[in-house]
Amino acid sequence: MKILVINAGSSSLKYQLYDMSNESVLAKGRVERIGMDSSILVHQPKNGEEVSQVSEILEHTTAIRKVLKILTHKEHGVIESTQEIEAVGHRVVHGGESFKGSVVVDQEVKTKIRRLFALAPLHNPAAMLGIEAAEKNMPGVPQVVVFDTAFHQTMSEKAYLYPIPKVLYKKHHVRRYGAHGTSHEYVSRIAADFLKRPVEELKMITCHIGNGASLAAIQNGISVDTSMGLTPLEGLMMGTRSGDIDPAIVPYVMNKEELTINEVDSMLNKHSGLLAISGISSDMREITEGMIAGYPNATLAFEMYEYRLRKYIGSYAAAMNGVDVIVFTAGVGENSIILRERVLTNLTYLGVELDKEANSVISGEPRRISAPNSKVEVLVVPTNEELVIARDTHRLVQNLIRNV
Ligand SMILES: Nc1ncnc2c1ncn2[C@@H]1O[C@H](COP(=O)(O)OP(=O)(O)O)[C@@H](O)[C@H]1O
Ligand SMILES: CC(=O)OP(=O)(O)O
Ligand SMILES: [Mg+2]
Repeated sequence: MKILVINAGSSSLKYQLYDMSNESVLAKGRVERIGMDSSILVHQPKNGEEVSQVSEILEHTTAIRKVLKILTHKEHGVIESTQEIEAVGHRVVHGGESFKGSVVVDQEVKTKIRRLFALAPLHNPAAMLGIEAAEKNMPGVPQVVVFDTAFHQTMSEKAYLYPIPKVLYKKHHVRRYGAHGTSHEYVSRIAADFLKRPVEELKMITCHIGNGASLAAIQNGISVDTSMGLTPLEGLMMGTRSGDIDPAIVPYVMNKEELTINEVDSMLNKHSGLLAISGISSDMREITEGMIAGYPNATLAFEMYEYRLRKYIGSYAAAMNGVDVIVFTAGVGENSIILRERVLTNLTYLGVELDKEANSVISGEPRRISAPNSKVEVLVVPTNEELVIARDTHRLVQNLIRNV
């Protein structure tokens, strides 16, 4: 079965086409700058050259149409016809309490996802655009949604409730949901396999540090706590998101600067984090270059980012009364040697001993970066949210076919 996996962002859309007979990726790519001038589609076929096309792509329906066109292109394509695509799997960040696992899309599922727009304003509306665009371009093809929040539905009340009037939970479902669950679950399983230990016996802290960033405390194989909250704004300092701040800052700043709710929301989600402190970029590569070049605001941004991450690791070690394994994953976690080094050389009190040489290796494979005498195993595990989405889609669509 061939499955198209879509991870739609507000102005981007990443895709991978899987052949599930051997879980191979036939092609992958991304469309960037949707709705802006000169959108770009970058397409990488399995055995071919990367191609990029610049054109006007005003919305997601056109983006998907272009993706399907290039997937079936005579020269760059990997399939004869779009009819070979038997199912589409989508990443949806927020599933609220409605979804504890992946589901096949129907009207009710779409209504529920729409109700959750306000809880993941950067992500859920984009995912819905992706779903609708796929429906338009591939009518009748089953679609599956895989939620970032699902893995964290195992948290206990003491971890997911906020100490605010309980009526807000009852009436408006205000609680911690977390995100990146697909990634936290996947890397925790790969890490346990790598260590040849049952995941149920390990206390793990998984650090998904990408553009969005979150930590999970995983005990007995289930998520017991995670740093993102009601929305993906809480927790770590991120590219453009503030992460934790004193909540009183919100009314204070709204009053002083005469900001509206939307303006303050945009300030915290889009104009904060690394971008705000460095004044240069939300991209960790540029921050690191700025720091090395001696630019003080880049250094400060890096130090705040590292410090906040390290404090969270400490708090999750406290939450579980110990930690056996720390895992780094996602864009920054997998690639930033310097960030991992700074974090880990300051966790010696936990018994962490870094192997600097192993930490400097650049690789796409799971690997150990702690020294043999380290009390805590520290691993880098490349995440693969798309593979998990493809597997869930495959399983659910096969069930669907069986039950027809
Ligand atoms: N070599 C690198 N060093 C430091 N950061 C990197 C490196 N490569 C990628 N990144 C960072 O990874 C982040 C993107 O991570 P990713 O997991 O792809 O995010 P998302 O899925 O949220 O778009 C960017 O901030 C980028 O700077
Ligand atoms: C939930 C979230 O922050 O996702 P991303 O890292 O893809 O922005
Ligand atoms: Mg991501």
